[in-house]
Amino acid sequence: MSDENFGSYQSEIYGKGALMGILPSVTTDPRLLEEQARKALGERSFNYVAGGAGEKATMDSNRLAFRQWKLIPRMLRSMDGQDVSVELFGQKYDSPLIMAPVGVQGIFHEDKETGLAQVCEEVGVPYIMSTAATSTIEEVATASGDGKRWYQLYWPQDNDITLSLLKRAKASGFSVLVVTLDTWSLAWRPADLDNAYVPFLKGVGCQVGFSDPVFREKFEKEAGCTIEEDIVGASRAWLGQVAASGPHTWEELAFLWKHWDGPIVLKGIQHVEDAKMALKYGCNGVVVSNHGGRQLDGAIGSLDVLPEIVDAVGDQMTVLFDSGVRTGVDIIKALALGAKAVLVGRPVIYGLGIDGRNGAKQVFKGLLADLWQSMGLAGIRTVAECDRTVIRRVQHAGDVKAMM
Ligand SMILES: Cc1cc2nc3c(=O)[nH]c(=O)nc-3n(C[C@H](O)[C@H](O)[C@H](O)COP(=O)(O)O)c2cc1C
Ligand SMILES: O=C(O)C(=O)c1ccccc1
Repeated sequence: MSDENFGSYQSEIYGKGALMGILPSVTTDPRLLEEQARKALGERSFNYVAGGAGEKATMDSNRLAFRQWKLIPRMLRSMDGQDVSVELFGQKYDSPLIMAPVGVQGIFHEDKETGLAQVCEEVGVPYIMSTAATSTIEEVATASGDGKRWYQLYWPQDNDITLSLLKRAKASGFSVLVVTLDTWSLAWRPADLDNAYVPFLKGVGCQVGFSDPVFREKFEKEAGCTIEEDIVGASRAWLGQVAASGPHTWEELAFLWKHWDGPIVLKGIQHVEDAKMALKYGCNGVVVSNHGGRQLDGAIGSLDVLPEIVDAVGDQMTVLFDSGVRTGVDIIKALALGAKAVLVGRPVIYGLGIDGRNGAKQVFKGLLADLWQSMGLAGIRTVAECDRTVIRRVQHAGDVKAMM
């Protein structure tokens, strides 16, 4: 049996560097990654991914929330059989790491969604495809091959279109439906506003809609021309469906249940009462998330609400987490506070922007290696052992200064 594990990536880096002079093309330092991406990406696409809502207070709170928790390591424990696999919705996953749904991946690298989905398959991380993708559902499914894939729905206003997306996702092997609730309209995002940067208005990130037979037919009937003849008009029509026309309601979830027979997960939950509502309406899980601080600025740090949500619904539904995860230790902290798995967004996109598929792969392998090594050093052998006994809340004034 091979003794390869996620931690082997560390010796691989040292080996390649020392023996062959080959260094990683993406920094392994989470504090330097954003700066490296800034240099690699164009100004507007960098601002789009790195940016947040308002004065970025919630982005800061997300990081600060992680800093408040400290691990308390245990010694002289055997790490034989160390295992970071998890079970989610009855399926086994190699690790508790999930690729967050990120729109418009084509503005960061030509490898875009299809390349990233392929990388996810290679590293055993489930890929959540965004409705705001620059590739079609079918293209991503082909690229993802045997990889596990979930579909993130920006929920259209028109039920016929919603139904069509659900059918396509199901036919393409997406197993879990992730319904994002916190982005029914785009927040005030100064970094994009100052450049008047919206890729979608020119059709970039509308590929799921433009390739949808039901949306196409409706648009053509209404506009009297094809999508290709009026990209701006079609983009506006698509945005009107998915991101600019008012929130849905709890009662409407019945429509999704009627037409989706797999697990349904609500993304963007921060209030414990909403987590209870998700349970009441039959959802299988929630993603405790504030969209990485890109939506409601001034909203509470996502990790700050995780424990109370886990306490309220954690024994009855799957609680997932995102917003601000940057290191393997962050993953341990979220797991210790009760998340079953975590989603990571920006770091992987920085890797993609810096060196395409190769860059994104390095970020995943780095996060997984850091998780593996850090669990070992903390004396935590499995994800199940990662509970509140390994962690303590300690606030230091200096934590604010030390944030990434
Ligand atoms: C550039 C970008 C685009 C995003 N697009 C989507 C999206 O289409 N759908 C969605 O549910 N979340 C989207 N998100 C939010 C992520 O899924 C996730 O909640 C967030 O990035 C987590 O925070 P992190 O970046 O600190 O890891 C996007 C995030 C970024 C950075
Ligand atoms: O930018 C985002 O955070 C996001 O979720 C989004 C929203 C609409 C279209 C594309 C991405």
